[in-house]
Amino acid sequence: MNISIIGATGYAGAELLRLLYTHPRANIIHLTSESSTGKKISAIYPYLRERCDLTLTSLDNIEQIAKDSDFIFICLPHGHAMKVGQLLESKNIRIIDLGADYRFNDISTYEQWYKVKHLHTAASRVYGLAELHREEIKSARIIGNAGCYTTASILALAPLVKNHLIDAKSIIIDAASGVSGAGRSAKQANLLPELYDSFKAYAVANHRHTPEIEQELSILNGENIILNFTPHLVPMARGILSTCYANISPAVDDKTINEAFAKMYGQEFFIRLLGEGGYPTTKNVRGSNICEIGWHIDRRTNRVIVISAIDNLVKGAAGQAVQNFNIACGFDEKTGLDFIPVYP
Ligand SMILES: NC(=O)C1=CN([C@@H]2O[C@H](COP(=O)(O)OP(=O)(O)OC[C@H]3O[C@@H](n4cnc5c(N)ncnc54)[C@H](OP(=O)(O)O)[C@@H]3O)[C@@H](O)[C@H]2O)C=CC1
Ligand SMILES: CC(=O)N[C@@H](CCC(=O)OP(=O)(O)O)C(=O)O
Repeated sequence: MNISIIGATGYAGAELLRLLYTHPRANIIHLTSESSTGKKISAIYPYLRERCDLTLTSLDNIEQIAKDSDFIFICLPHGHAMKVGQLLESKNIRIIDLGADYRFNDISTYEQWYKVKHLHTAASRVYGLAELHREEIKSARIIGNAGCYTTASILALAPLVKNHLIDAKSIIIDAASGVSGAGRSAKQANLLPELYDSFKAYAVANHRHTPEIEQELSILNGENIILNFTPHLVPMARGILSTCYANISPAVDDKTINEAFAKMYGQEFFIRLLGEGGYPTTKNVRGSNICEIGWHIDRRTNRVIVISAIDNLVKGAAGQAVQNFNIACGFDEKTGLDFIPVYP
């Protein structure tokens, strides 16, 4: 497959390049950047020297990019991917957008939370979370790759919500992310002296991942779910840990909860179940496409607490995109992704 990456100079685009470089079925053709057009990608990221020295091109060359590519991965800030999607509307090209523009079934929800007008409303799209939408991904033309916090949180809660084992109105999610989740552009709040030795919550009660989590859990549950989601920033480069709380439904026993996780994820290669009492850590999934899940049943409060860990740049972005690409192309889902986490 000839592939191009739009927005290759960002963290998500560069991680995608790292994964696709060794993918046996991907041939990287074009990489784009608007701020570094004409430079080599290895000049932006020296770790790529003598491996990938492709010259960055501009989105102005989208006609040529489209002509040369079978698959286009878009790694732009939200609001920009839909413009590229529009330009590619009449072309026979499949798209995976790593941002949020194609994640929502209800455009008005997107517009309300992202505060931008959607410009490509007619496009049919599929939510790119393989463990939930594998069949639809196979034939989708546009895949809206699931978000990072959302992947960790949805995967943690899906078995409980799907099987009605919890009170869907009682869900609370506390999640913490490494700073690469905020992208590569300079921000004062993300300077080392501001971040180091500190841990903070942000976007309380209004983070844009809230409606995305609600969308997918509502589909699974069959009822409209609203929940509390609180993101936190941790002074580390990669990783997300999501801790999810919910009240256990009446008459649901521990065995039923344990079986729900085993039934839904027992055969999932990228989900590592640590079982009841398990403690996922970001360190154990770093650099890999694995989502670790462990859960705890607290009969004192009658709540279940599910913890999940992912690498935000891999299962939360580029790895998920490659997993979706593999499914969409009919390749083995593990192709180019079967590697062990980087430790320590
Ligand atoms: N970082 C993460 O953990 C995750 C990110 N994502 C999503 O992936 C997408 C990219 O994120 P990330 O890589 O972190 O962001 P970065 O800020 O690191 O990179 C953004 C990329 O977009 C390009 N870009 C920025 N503004 C424009 C513009 N106006 N027009 C065209 N190109 C532009 C930049 O290119 P240049 O400046 O060189 O022109 C760069 O390649 C976002 O939608 C994000 O939500 C999804 C999951 C996780
Ligand atoms: C730490 C940090 O700032 N994280 C980002 C989310 C990461 C991201 O890129 O969002 P998507 O997964 O939707 O693409 C944030 O809170 O906005």
